[in-house]
This record gives sequence, structure tokens and C-alpha cells, in this order.
Amino acid sequence: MKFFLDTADLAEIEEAASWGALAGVTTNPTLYSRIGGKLDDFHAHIKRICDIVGPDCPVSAESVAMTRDEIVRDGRELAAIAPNVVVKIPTMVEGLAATRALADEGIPVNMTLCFTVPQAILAARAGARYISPFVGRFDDISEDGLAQLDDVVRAIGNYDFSEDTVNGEQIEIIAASIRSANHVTQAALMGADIATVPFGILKKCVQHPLTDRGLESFLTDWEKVQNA
Ligand SMILES: O=P(O)(O)OC[C@H]1O[C@](O)(CO)[C@@H](O)[C@@H]1O
Repeated sequence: MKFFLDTADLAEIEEAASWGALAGVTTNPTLYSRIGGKLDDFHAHIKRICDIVGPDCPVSAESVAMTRDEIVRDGRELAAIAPNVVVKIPTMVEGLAATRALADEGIPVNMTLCFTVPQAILAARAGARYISPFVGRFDDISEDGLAQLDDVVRAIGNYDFSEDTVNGEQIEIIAASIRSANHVTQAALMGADIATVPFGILKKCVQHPLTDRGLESFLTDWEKVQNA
């Protein structure tokens, strides 16, 4: 499984990128608004993210347009920002149609707001390169977000979508709306290709109390060696 960072915060992206294990970034309108993002700076901001993570890390930037033609226009503009931009499009009829059009132009799409297996299969058939089932938001309505993610991973794994995607590339499932390190564990056990995680959760994925305790005792014992 790969780790993507789910944020629009440049400092968080810089720090996570410096850890050496970051494979991509996802943003959405809420995350951009949370950092005080302005409309006329949006493209420049996505470019800054692309520059930080480098050309091998996909950066998802979301279209908020509601019609096929507007989404396609938005998608082309977003894709022109940098070669690693992935256009994020909501799972809806106009979004599927726009995904097909963009995929046919070789532009990768991350189909977002995906909650069910039929939605995921339609996204795949429309040419999406990434599909983002939401875990936490499903839990929020007293459903089982992890079970739903598992269903999507298995259903997509049942078929060959290489004729549907850009250049026959393999579809990757992004476990999204991740709220805990355990969500990451379960997503990995299910075989989700990617988990996109907020910075706070990424830090929790690194930490463990036994690691801290073990480190403390190793340092204390090493002190003793030095003073022996
Ligand atoms: O439910 P949350 O925590 O707001 O997460 C929403 C999810 O939507 C996304 O836009 C999907 O990629 C991610 O940015 C995020 O993981």
C-alpha cells in the first residue's frame, strides 16, 4: 500500500515528503478552504504542491463544476498545471461522462465521493485511474465503511479494466476519509492500493508507545555504556 497525504497545507506536505515515504497528495475544496485558499490562487497552489512532491507523486486537484463540459474544461486546465496532476471528479452522471472524455485524452482521473461497488465499477468503466471509496463518512452514518471498502477492493479486483483506463494503466483504489491508524491497517489488509491520510493520522501511523518506551530504554542504557 502507498501513502498519500490528504491536505492542502504546504508545511505538512513538505514535512511528510521529507520523511521519504510519501507517494502522492490528495486535496479537496474543504481542505483548500481550511488553509484560507483563494480562488485566484488555486492553480498556483496546486503547482506549489506539485513542485514540493516532485513529478513522480500524483497530486489530486478537484473540479467543482457540475456539467460534463465544464468538468472537462476544468480538468484540462488542472492537468495543464503539471504532469503529475490528477483531476478529481465526483461520482455522478456528469462526472462519469467527463471522466470518459478526459481519460480518452490521456488525463488521469481520481473518482471521488464513491460509496458503493456499483459506483466504483462505473467509475472504472468510465476510465478512472484512481477510485476513492470513503471510509469515515460511511461510518458517520452508522454504516460499515471498512466493509464497504473491502467490497470495492474485491469487486474491482475481479475484472480487467485495462481497456477502459488511460494507456491501459492499472486502476488503484484509494482508501479515503481515513480517520484512524486502524483504518490504515484494515485498508492494507484488504489490499487497498493507497491510503490517503490527514497529517495527524500519518504521524500516528509512525508512533507507538512501545517504540517510544524501547527508544527511551536504549538511550538510557547507551548512556551507561558511555559512562562505564
Ligand atoms: O471525510 P473526510 O475526512 O472529510 O475525508 C474526505 C475525503 O475526501 C477526499 O476528497 C477523497 O479523496 C479526500 O481528500 C478525503 O480523504
